[in-house]
Amino acid sequence: MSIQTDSFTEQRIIDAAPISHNEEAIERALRPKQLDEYVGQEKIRDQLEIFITAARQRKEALDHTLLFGPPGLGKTTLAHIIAREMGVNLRQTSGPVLERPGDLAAILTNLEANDVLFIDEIHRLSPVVEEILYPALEDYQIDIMIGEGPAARSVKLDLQPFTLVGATTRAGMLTNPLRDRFGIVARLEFYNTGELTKIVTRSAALLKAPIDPEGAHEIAQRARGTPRIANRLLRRVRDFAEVKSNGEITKVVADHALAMLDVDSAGFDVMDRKLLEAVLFKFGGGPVGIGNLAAAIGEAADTIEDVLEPYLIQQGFLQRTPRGRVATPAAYLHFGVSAPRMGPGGEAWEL
Ligand SMILES: Nc1ncnc2c1ncn2[C@@H]1O[C@H](COP(=O)(O)OP(=O)(O)OP(=O)(O)O)[C@@H](O)[C@H]1O
Ligand SMILES: [Mg+2]
Repeated sequence: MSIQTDSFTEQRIIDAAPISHNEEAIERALRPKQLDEYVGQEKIRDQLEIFITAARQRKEALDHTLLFGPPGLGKTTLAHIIAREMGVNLRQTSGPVLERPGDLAAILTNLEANDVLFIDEIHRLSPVVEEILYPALEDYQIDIMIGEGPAARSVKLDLQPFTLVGATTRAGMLTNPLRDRFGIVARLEFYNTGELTKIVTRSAALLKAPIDPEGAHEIAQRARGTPRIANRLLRRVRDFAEVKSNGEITKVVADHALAMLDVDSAGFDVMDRKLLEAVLFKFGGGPVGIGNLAAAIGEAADTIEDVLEPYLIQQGFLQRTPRGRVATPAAYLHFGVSAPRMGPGGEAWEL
């Protein structure tokens, strides 16, 4: 039944997007506030530290910054940290919220010198709003129309210098002129287990949840490279530890709790397994086109591309080829079956 699939998807425990309003509030409490508390993404952190220090010394606004990467990797967190490290205010809005040019003009004209304007989902800005943004980004000026009909005239307004921080999960959907106006472009990567272990340990301390290093490691390993998921798994495992044990999160407790939540040793849930099993067993390992795959597992192609696939690809379980999706030997191994010696094109697998 497709309804079941839908309601299941919404509650996916390893969904990289926030799964409730309540969760966003909890996330805010766990969010690192300074650059040196921000775990991982070393290259980005090192660069930002230099750029922010330089801008502060010159008492200038930081260059416009684009943050992109899959959901839950810390884009919003980083935007707030940038404002804080710059010692300026942050105004937050999002692409879909800014419907009319006037909406953006109102925000821009209220910015103070060197403030950060954070636009989330910036790939969803409407073209008319984007038009306003170009001169604002380049010359700190906007053209607004005053009056209507024949009496209408365009007026130039000067703005305070400011920094636009844009966030997007889909950098490919930005228009070229918009992308070209960002001086700093940071691509966030999935986190490794060591980094996620640090995040889980830090969050557990903030939640006053006792945890040992192996317990933190176990949760980290199954969090799909994503801090948001790591924090969510931590909260569920904590519940389990409090009810079924003495409250301390150990490896054994984490293992039991995660098994109960149906998150396996690779951090896959039912949806991931369904996808991989379809490629492996319904389509003989691939290549299979995204449309066929979507039909086979009853998910939208978009969901597969944006939510399910990135992690499977990054972890080397799945490959995207011009002819479609292909399962790798690691995928066969995960399901306990032996992999074919050859790839789908007859080439030997590089192992
Ligand atoms: N580098 C990090 N160190 C510690 N915690 C982090 C880090 N990055 C993210 N987090 C945690 O993960 C949660 C999700 O991060 P955030 O909201 O910034 O993700 P996002 O990239 O903006 O996601 P979305 O694409 O859904 O907007 C935050 O509440 C924060 O606690
Ligand atoms: Mg965000």
